Amino acid sequence: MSRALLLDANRRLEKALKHVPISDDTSERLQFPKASLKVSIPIRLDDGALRVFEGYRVRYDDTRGPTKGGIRFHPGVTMDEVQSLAFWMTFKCAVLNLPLGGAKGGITLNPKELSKFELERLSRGYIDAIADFIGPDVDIPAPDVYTNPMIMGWMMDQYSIIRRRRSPAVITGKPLSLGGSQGRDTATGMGAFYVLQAMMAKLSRSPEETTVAVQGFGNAGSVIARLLFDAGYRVVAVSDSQGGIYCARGLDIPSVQQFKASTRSIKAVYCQGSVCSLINDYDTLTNAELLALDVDILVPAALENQITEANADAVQARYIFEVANGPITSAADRILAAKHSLVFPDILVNAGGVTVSYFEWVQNRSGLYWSLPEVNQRLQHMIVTEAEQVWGIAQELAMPLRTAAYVHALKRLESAFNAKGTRAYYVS
Ligand SMILES: NC(=O)C1=CN([C@@H]2O[C@H](COP(=O)(O)OP(=O)(O)OC[C@H]3O[C@@H](n4cnc5c(N)ncnc54)[C@H](OP(=O)(O)O)[C@@H]3O)[C@@H](O)[C@H]2O)C=CC1
Ligand SMILES: O=C(O)CCC(=O)C(=O)O
Repeated sequence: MSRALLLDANRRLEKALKHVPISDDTSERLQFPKASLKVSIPIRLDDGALRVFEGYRVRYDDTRGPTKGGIRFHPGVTMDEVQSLAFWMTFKCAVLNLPLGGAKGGITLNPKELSKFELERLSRGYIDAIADFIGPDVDIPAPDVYTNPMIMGWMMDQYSIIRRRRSPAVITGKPLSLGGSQGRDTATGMGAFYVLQAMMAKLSRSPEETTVAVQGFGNAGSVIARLLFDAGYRVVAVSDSQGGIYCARGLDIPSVQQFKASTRSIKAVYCQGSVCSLINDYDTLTNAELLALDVDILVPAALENQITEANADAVQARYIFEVANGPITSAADRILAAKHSLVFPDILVNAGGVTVSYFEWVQNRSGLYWSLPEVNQRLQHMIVTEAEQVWGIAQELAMPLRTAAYVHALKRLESAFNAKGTRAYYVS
């Protein structure tokens, strides 16, 4: 099994370890996931054929609480990817000081090729396969790439059937009608927006003088693009898996959202441009071209490994906000640092999703539900407080913001490891 992605993720940890007096025990433990499950999920397709899919769930570390992390449906899902995503969740939850550890799950498939009924059978089959690995006090999944509230609803229902009791707190990102939280659907983009606004204020930049390019136009990317547009930023380019569109004067993001929802492709927005006078003046561009645009802010909001040793030199953006998990490799980090690009790291920037998931879990367990303004106020307070702390550590220790975020998280993890004791009885 390749461990390339996890080893690269671990490199970020090694840099932070130089700045925090962490015991050898802690650093050794953090190199390995606590438990990794691989399952086969046989489902009957609509045409009667049987097909077996491979699924994964990884619980990386639960020292600070039950593990938490999304479920991804994507052709590129592997054990290495899921372990890396679970590693990042561990540090993300610690950066936000959530009483949770890190996990992640996924199924290797292209969900666009399945019907709705096939997707439901697959989602329920996945929960059948991992039911003994998850639970409201053990491991709580949520949405990630190509999964959504409808899928979370099926999964919660399946788990409740298996346990013979209604169990809303086993999964977050559910539809509101099944115990979902207000604001979870926009939480990742919203949290990133709060961080971006707080950091731009520090850098004395106004929205009107700032251009932005956003890669990925799904749950995370479309929400932050819209919030930036509403706040007066000039969002000049957006993209999805098929490519992107560019307009130097700035895109009309509400119209792009409308067309993307009806056509499923950003490029179709371009092709149908004449339908709407607001969006008839675009150029198309590839994802590679988008990443290299001369903009002030670049927001990768799609997949990992988008900026690597091969293309980091071409990146011109002064500020990069990682809304995706792991969009920049550690080798690319070094190149960007030499070019003085300021990278705001994923484990801080995209933590709004898991923070509101935590709120959803709290609401499910208490039975008391919060309003949207209450959710967003709590999110803003928590994520901006931690962003300020990460910024302060980076200034004080003269280190990249990514390393500062790991230092911040490591201190909390180490404190929990120490408080728990050595558990020396494990060592024979
Ligand atoms: N959802 C959440 O709560 C959280 C998500 N994240 C991270 O944010 C990122 C995006 O997730 P999310 O928005 O939820 O996922 P979605 O499934 O909602 O959207 C994914 C978007 O990325 C696009 N995309 C897929 N492949 C590529 C590619 N190769 N190049 C460019 N764009 C591509 C998709 O295009 P198309 O529409 O054409 O398929 C789609 O627009 C992931 O890294 C995820 O882990 C992080 C924290 C929380
Ligand atoms: O909402 C959650 O619990 C997890 C979200 C997630 O998968 C992520 O932050 O990458």
